[in-house]
Amino acid sequence: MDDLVLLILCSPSGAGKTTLTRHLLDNLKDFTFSVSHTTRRPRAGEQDGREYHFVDRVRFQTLIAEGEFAEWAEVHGNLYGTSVREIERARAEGKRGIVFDVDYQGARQIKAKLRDAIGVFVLPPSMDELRRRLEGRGTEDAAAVERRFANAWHEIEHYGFFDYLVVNDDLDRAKAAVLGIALAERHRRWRLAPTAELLLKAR
Ligand SMILES: Nc1ncnc2c1ncn2[C@@H]1O[C@H](COP(=O)(O)OP(=O)(O)OP(=O)(O)O)[C@@H](O)[C@H]1O
Ligand SMILES: Nc1nc2c(ncn2[C@@H]2O[C@H](COP(=O)(O)O)[C@@H](O)[C@H]2O)c(=O)[nH]1
Repeated sequence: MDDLVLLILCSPSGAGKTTLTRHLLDNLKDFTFSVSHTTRRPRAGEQDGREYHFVDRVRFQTLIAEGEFAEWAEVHGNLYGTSVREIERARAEGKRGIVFDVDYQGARQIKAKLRDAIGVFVLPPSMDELRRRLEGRGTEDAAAVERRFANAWHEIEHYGFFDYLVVNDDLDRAKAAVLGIALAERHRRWRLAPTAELLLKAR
């Protein structure tokens, strides 16, 4: 049993997992974000080491060869990977939870390695709304939006693999749902059993 809550957030691009992750991390200070590596170019406002570790393909391939990744995948034409060091960092910092913002391929690999990981799949309320959000974000050109939108069907096909589904329609409700899931997982009996046992020892 893993003391650390391993929370995977997955969704088609633009459904809102970054927005929901930020809210979760603002509210649960003992959770941390797993900063992935990517070959994607930084968006305006993104900082190396905060949103991602931005690397080129050669460096990424070297990291794969060196066994640095707990999982990695090609998503929308770029490489993305979760470093094992991120999980080690969370443990070393005494965090109680870590959030992985990964695609379904990454989710599958994390679950295969870390059996206690919990998967949350975020659904858009409709495909029209998903397209509006992707276009409205303004971070990708038209071709990249099309590519991400086309991949959305394939992502959604994998919803059955996840433990929880959250429909991100009303943002406040979706935020509360994701926070609620993280809190519930943090309060699993086996995670808090040592506290109960300590109390019993004082009898
Ligand atoms: N419930 C919501 N209602 C309306 N707009 C929303 C809602 N949730 C998120 N958005 C907006 O939709 C856009 C996409 O959200 P976000 O970047 O969080 O998606 P994402 O799933 O992380 O995408 P990607 O996988 O591409 O990183 C953003 O502009 C965000 O502000
Ligand atoms: N398998 C992994 N997927 C990842 C990782 N980090 C992010 N992602 C996923 O990529 C897409 C696109 O992200 P964007 O920031 O370019 O919009 C999205 O589905 C992310 O969840 C990772 O380490 N591994």
